[in-house]
Amino acid sequence: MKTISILNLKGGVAKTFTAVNMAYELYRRGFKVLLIDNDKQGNASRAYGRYDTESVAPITKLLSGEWQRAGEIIQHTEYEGIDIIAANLSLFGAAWNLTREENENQIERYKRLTERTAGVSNYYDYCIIDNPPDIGLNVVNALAITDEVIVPVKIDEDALEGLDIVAEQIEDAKVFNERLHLGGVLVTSYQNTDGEAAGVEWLAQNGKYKILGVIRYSKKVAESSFMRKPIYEYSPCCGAAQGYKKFITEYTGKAR
Ligand SMILES: Nc1ncnc2c1ncn2[C@@H]1O[C@H](COP(=O)(O)OP(=O)(O)OP(=O)(O)O)[C@@H](O)[C@H]1O
Repeated sequence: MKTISILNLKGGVAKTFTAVNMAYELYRRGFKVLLIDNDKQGNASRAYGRYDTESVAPITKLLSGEWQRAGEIIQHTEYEGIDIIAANLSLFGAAWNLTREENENQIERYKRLTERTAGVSNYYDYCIIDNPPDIGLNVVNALAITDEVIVPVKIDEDALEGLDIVAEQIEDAKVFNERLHLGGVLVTSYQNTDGEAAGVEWLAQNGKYKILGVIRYSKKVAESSFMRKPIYEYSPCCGAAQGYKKFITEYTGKAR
């Protein structure tokens, strides 16, 4: 199983939309995918119909120690091949409690997900983790099980500075996970303005960050989110759907 964290400390750059649609594009190619919603907003859980306001969310139970094994709280979705560990606002409390725990072994607090997801790797080809726009202990836990980080980037004046910050966080997190590395950036909501074109050109010339793909802005995205459908299922011909299709074809080497 390859574990990919979708991460950017900036909000609203399409982290969740990328996690949701990467999972779907991988599924379309026949891969088995585990989606971990690590964001208390729970939007990835909503997208796959597994958002529950009534009870403590599965990701919260794993991080708090209420549940010891991920295998028992993974939920199927309507797509046979996409399973999910769902989130909701209860994750806020779990992340906060982790910071306050008195624990002689500090590293243990970073490794909760490592221990509790260890048994599931044989069942999936990919694990995609949707992260919030901050580095709390729940994100540190996610980085501890991540092989590769993909950074969605909306090109604007401070996007590139934000990228350097993510790269630094990844370097720091390597202390407890030496497999962890930055896979590259995915340009999102691209409208081909002069500013955006210059930003992409700069990124390409600079060479520090690999550009994994460019996803076009599409009006269909808001509709697909409202309808709780992956973009390719809702509007396969729109620019955003075609963008994720091309990105995953190139990423996996498997066309569909
Ligand atoms: N290609 C696109 N075209 C048009 N709108 C898009 C596209 N990608 C994402 N969006 C929209 O941008 C907004 C932000 O997307 P999303 O919620 O995925 O970002 P995020 O980085 O996960 O946000 P947060 O930091 O709050 O978790 C959403 O309204 C989403 O529908």
